[in-house]
Amino acid sequence: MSEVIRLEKLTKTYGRRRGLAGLDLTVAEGEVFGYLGPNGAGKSTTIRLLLDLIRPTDGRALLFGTDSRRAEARLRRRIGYLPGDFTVAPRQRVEQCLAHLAALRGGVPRARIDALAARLDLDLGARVGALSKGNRQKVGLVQALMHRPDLLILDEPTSGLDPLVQQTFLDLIREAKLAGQTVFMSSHVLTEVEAVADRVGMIREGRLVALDTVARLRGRAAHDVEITFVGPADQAGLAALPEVSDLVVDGRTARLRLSGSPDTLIRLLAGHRLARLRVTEPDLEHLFLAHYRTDDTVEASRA
Ligand SMILES: Nc1ncnc2c1ncn2[C@@H]1O[C@H](COP(=O)(O)OP(=O)(O)OP(=O)(O)O)[C@@H](O)[C@H]1O
Repeated sequence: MSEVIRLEKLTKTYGRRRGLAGLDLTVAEGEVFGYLGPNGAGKSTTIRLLLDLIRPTDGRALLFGTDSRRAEARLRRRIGYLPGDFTVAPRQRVEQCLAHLAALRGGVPRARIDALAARLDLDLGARVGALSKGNRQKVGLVQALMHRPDLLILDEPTSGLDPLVQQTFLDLIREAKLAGQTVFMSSHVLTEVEAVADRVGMIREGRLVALDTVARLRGRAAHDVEITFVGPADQAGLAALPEVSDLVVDGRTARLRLSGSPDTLIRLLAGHRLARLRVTEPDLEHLFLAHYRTDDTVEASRA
């Protein structure tokens, strides 16, 4: 499988400030890559370097095997880009704005624009200036997706979208993947991208501190479980289960961490009457960092 994105020792300094420090990363064709990091980590800097909107201090970014600094219009048309701060002329109507952008991308069937707008519940007749932040973001998504680009580069695509529209967005990304498109999307939080991403990388202070497949991450996930028994808590039974750790019993309530299959726990609980059972989804973000935060990366990010 060929590489759609390749970053080699990509570095950007802003005066004395470090935006990105020697980043190496590749994204394969057809892959959905989630690019995570807190505010100011360097996500937008990476994306702007990729698109040649800014120039690297050192290293290089390759798109479809071509240095992004030498990418011509033909190659750029293969990309759909949603900037973090998507803005357009406020007086235009949404459909005029999209028609203009479609022409720049070599033409897009009107039916495609209508279909995307309908799915995202975007009013094509509205004036751009009168749109809420979430609706403006929808315009940004339509213009990034409409020409079915080989590569989608999306900077915080779900920002401002309500939960229902976020789900529609995730469906659109799944469809893009099925069609063989490659997706590079940034986010603050893992939970937003883990539903669709094949792989996730996390940057902090301009350095990659973690990188793995979502499947491996999920396999390592533990659940927090809280059980309230009707009778006395079965502390001994719970403590004997190999999947159970961090067991704390407080009266009739037991709190524990469950790793791997819930099977033996369920069998044990089937022999008791329960007042309440609560299972909390793992905090993948925490797990991700806990697993990867080696002394090396900590030292590196301090350097
Ligand atoms: N034009 C600029 N001039 C000076 N410093 C900049 C500039 N652009 C970015 N930086 C700095 O580079 C670092 C990385 O910023 P970047 O915008 O890439 O982060 P980000 O991960 O996209 O954050 P956010 O989630 O807040 O958008 C920050 O410390 C930021 O202040």
